[in-house]
Amino acid sequence: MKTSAEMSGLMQIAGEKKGLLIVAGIFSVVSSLLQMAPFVAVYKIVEELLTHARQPSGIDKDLILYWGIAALAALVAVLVSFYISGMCSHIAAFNILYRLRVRLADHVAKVPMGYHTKTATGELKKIIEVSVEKIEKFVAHQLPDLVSAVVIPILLLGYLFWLDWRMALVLLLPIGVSFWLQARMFASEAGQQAYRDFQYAVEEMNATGVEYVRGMPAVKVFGITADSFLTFKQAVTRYRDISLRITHLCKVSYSLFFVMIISLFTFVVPVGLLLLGGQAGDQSFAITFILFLLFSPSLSIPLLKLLQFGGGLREIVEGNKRIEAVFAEPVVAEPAVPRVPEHYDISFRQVSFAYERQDSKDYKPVLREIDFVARTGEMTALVGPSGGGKSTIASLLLRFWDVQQGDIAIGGVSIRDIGTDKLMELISFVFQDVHLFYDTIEENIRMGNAAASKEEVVSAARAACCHEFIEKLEMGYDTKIGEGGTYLSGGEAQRIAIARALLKNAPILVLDEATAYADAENEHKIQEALARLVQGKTVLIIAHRLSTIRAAEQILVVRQGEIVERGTHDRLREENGLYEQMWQAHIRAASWRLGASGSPGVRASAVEGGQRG
Ligand SMILES: Nc1ncnc2c1ncn2[C@@H]1O[C@H](COP(=O)(O)OP(=O)(O)OP(=O)(O)O)[C@@H](O)[C@H]1O
Repeated sequence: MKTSAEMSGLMQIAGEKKGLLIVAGIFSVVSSLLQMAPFVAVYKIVEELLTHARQPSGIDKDLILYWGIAALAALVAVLVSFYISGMCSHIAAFNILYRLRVRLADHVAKVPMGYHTKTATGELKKIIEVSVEKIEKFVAHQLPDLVSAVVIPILLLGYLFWLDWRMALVLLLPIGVSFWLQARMFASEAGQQAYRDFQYAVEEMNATGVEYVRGMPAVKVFGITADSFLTFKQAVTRYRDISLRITHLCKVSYSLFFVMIISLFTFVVPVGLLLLGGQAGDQSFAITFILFLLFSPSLSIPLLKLLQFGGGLREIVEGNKRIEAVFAEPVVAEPAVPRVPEHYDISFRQVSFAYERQDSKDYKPVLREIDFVARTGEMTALVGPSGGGKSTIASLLLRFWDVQQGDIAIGGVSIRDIGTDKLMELISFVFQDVHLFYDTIEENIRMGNAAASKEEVVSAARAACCHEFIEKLEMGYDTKIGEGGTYLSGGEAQRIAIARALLKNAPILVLDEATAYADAENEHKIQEALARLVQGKTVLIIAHRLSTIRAAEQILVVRQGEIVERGTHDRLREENGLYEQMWQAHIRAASWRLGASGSPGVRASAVEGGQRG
């Protein structure tokens, strides 16, 4: 179903450059018209030469010179108009490409996270890169080419009809048959299906290829080869099979098309000879016959281009469908009149949630009637067994997904009524898997606040205990992450993420396993950084290391999508329920791990922690 959102993508953007595209089209037509001039000149010159073949002294040299200069001038004009047309179409194309990519990137950032989990990265990458690139080819090259590929044969045929309609009619026959054969093949159900399959096969191969490369650590560890990575192998095999299917499907019609189009003059010869026989001695017919033999091959080039254009157009139409499908993906609904909360208490009211829609066969609620308030200036910790729903609770606060039942509010204002930009302004998030961009360390930290000065970046880095290791790098803050082998350890990346969050200085802070990668020494540094970060904020922390959240004002124990216990560390221990079991397990694990490592200093602090608890 077409929606206005679908149309708003490509058509709207192309429409914005309509002026340039019209100018490109006009100059392409002018250039095509001018390309006819040499044909006329040749005709006139040949006519003059043949008319005076027996008495060369009677040849009008001025006339020949005139047509020679006219042909040359026309060629110069062809060059100029071709240049103008090409420039306009390229400027329009690259502007369209730029805007389309920016809009696509903006759009995919606004759709719910659910879209990204169900759409493979490779598929989206192909749409943003390849499908959009094809539009450049279409607008910059094929559109002007199309104009000349259509206009030149029409004019040339018109001219030939004017010269001799009988031989021109004979030329039309192979042209008509060859195009009909091609059109029949492309329009057939088998042709259409093969082409659709081809597009999907390319996408699938792209997506699984990206998966294969992204999963390289697992590929290496488990000795997976391109042959044993079944989905990739199947995708490549499918691509091969469908390519062969298309080749088989096209071979007859394409071969006939090609042979007929490049040998047009062979159709003219018998008819020309027949007519010549009936008009013996008619010199002007002989001249026309020669011209037909000369001009017929000139028809082949634009006609072959026209076929190429047909294939290219199909690719663009398919690619465009995919681009429009991305635009059709609904974005997170924004409020008509956004509200701004006056304080930053977070409340979850009877929130139930499933990643799937209720009518889906895979529907499985992961959260049930979650109800709590996280107050400003307090730390609220989410703990519980793996898969219980802790990360889901945190991501719902960011509106990565909208809840199906209940409501989430900040300062009493439902997060649906706070604009997404404002919501993101209010929350700093330190994810479990820190994503650092392929950019300098300074820019990676500055992502927290684009307006921050270098001094502010450095002071955030100091507070997050990462200044020291950054300074040790050869390029310091200008080090590009991922370049020249510069990769950061998990703990270092975590501290960069904390620096980012410090710089953002948002009133709400969500920490997902912030100390997951840290060793004992780093954990201390991270704790120190966090202590600075959390002051006066509403803090929601997901932690597996229970020692890090003992001081939390509120601990919520989440199991199988429900809050099963809540309270402070001491109260929960007294309740002697799941939390106490987890705490005991934590202590045992800490003493076992640290005992094995033989680090007395660390063992002492862990045991001390356990005793104090
Ligand atoms: N994007 C997703 N799509 C579908 N199901 C998901 C998605 N993310 C998580 N789930 C499912 O939701 C449930 C809760 O997952 P969640 O990551 O919130 O748990 P968690 O308590 O944070 O686990 P952990 O401590 O291991 O990180 C799990 O059953 C998980 O499989």
